[in-house]
Amino acid sequence: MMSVDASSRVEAVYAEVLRRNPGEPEFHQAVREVLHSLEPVLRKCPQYADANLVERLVEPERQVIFRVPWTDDAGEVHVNRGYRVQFSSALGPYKGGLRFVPQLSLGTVKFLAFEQIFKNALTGLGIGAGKGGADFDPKGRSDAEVMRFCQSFMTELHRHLGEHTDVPAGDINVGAREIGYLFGQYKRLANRYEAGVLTGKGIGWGGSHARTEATGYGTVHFVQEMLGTRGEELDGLRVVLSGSGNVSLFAVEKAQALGAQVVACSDSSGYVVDEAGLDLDLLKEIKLERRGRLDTYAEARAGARFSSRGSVYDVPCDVALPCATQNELREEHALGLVKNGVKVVAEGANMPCTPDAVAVLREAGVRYGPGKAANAGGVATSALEMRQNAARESWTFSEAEARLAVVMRGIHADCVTAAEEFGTPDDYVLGANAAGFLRVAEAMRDQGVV
Ligand SMILES: NC(=O)C1=CN([C@@H]2O[C@H](COP(=O)(O)OP(=O)(O)OC[C@H]3O[C@@H](n4cnc5c(N)ncnc54)[C@H](O)[C@@H]3O)[C@@H](O)[C@H]2O)C=CC1
Ligand SMILES: O=C(O)CCC(=O)C(=O)O
Repeated sequence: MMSVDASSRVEAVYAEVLRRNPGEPEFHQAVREVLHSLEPVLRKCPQYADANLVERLVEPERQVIFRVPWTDDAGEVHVNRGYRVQFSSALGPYKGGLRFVPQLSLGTVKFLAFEQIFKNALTGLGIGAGKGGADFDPKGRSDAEVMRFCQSFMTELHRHLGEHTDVPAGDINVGAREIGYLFGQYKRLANRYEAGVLTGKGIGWGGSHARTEATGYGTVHFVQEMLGTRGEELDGLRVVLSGSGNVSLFAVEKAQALGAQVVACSDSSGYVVDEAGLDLDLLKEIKLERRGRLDTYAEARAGARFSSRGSVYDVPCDVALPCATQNELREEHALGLVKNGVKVVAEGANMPCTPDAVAVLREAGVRYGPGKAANAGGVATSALEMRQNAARESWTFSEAEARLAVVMRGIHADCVTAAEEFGTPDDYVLGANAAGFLRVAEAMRDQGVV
């Protein structure tokens, strides 16, 4: 097999991925991007193609699908489907979040778990890759219903978890409330206080300071590094984000702290523009306390406007941070951003830009930071939470945040170095995929055919 050139090799691997995983377009998309980046890597380092390493890398180690029955407040029984894809344990226990969205499918969970392989490797913190969730919609559900759902979900999932086995965390619609309910049920079933089995816990019972903020803060740290390569900084730049959840809110917070003018954000109902700069206290009150929609922001704030038509990316900006969901920034949005002079696009979400959009941005010379590098601060701080749990320590906020900043600087530097080494300086996609791959591939070679 080694005599085959790198390009034919990755094409053959991709064809087999398509054959084996029909009807999973997001997984195909994520694999295709990585395989494309691996061509120059395998050309220069052919040893990483030995023993069908790449073929093994694109096949999850384990996929668990399970029934989640639960009873609503009116006594009606519902049945949802739960997933956990344990993709790679080459570098440590499976690690990655849980997502509760009604349209969740196995293909979505697989793409997210696959991305997590390279992201987690980039952190350098000894974590493997997984992802999970359920096709459950928590919107409009009472706390008691969400609790019963989480308890039922964990009743099956717990047998697949453990601080040395698989350590979930939050993701879309899974935040502090859900992690609390999931941990409570795990503890009851396992009959032990195994703090390191979940991350994103409450600060008073094993959580890490700065985990809530970490993904958004980390994305902005990454942007600062991207700007810094050309002697620029965030101070005074106009920023637009999508989403108004965990990642977005704390990206707004850090960007504002660094002097940026953050003028727009969105949710699944539309977007809000506030030329005076977003009022973060109001946003947090609406999103974190009231769990409300963004139109109420415009009602409460003079000068702000809400729109349910068009896109947040229609708003002119220097920096765009897609922080909502996959494939939300499409070609037409990228064309609009370029027309309005965007300099940097960095992904707070996982794979929010479609391949067409990425092509438009790169063609126009826009600096583009892929999620597996730009949003790695969340999972990195989760790994730091696991360290604190193992040592029975609790660091201060400033210590945890300082470590996050170091990790993000390191990821940026590793991406730049790998991109230069494999021939395309400034290509953060190549840099992130190559640097992440090399760490995983080295471990896989050392560990034999498993
Ligand atoms: N929470 C974390 O630590 C990490 C999250 N991510 C990724 O970041 C993204 C957001 O996750 P979270 O902020 O945790 O979730 P969240 O549930 O806290 O917030 C998601 C936000 O996106 C909005 N949204 C969903 N679909 C949308 C659409 N089509 N258009 C506009 N807005 C939309 C929702 O209204 C909500 O405001 C996801 O891609 C997730 O996988 C990545 C790394 C870590
Ligand atoms: O902190 C974690 O383990 C989850 C983070 C995550 O799901 C992600 O990086 O997309």
